[in-house]
Amino acid sequence: MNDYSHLKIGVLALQGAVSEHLAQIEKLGATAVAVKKVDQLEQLDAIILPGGESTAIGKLMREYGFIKALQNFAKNRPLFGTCAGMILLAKHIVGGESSHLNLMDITVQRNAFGRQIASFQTDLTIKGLKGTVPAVFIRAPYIAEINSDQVEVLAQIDDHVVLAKQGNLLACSFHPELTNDTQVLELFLKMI
Ligand SMILES: NC(=O)CC[C@H](N)C(=O)O
Repeated sequence: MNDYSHLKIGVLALQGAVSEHLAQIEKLGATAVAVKKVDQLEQLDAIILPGGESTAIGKLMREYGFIKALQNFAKNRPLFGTCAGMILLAKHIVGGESSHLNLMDITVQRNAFGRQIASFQTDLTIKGLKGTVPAVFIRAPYIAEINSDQVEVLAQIDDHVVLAKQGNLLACSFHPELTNDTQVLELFLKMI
């Protein structure tokens, strides 16, 4: 197993699925930090933007000064947006809703899998990983459009992109923190 004990990973803790991410980070031996204030960013090697409700998280991010602070963070450290976090990273949201961090050259569709199958689990094939990885989708978005050749597609369901990377940005539609499989988190830690 890789040694991640020197790494300090933040999880933006304004709203959403925070504790499961913290637990998975600790499980890999890294230090996990629940980030509630911008001055905590300084000490981090990387940060995860969790799932939850992107509108609520975005509103709190604006209130607490996280928009500018995370845009600066992205200049030299990795960010991983999971589910709502993916929406927060995107430059465009289908339907014309305003973007939040405006960092990643993707257009996301919120609640993209429809009412009938709003939540489901599936086994995903991910570029660079062996076998499949279990992935939990909860009222998940997907990447409807990729707007730069810098964006690398790492996983798809049918024609829909559900995991992608652009430089030091990683975004996924699902909740990697809700399964025991740590491969997606490790994919992120290797970007540091
Ligand atoms: N599990 C999630 O993070 C759901 C995302 C939520 N549907 C949104 O649009 O913000």
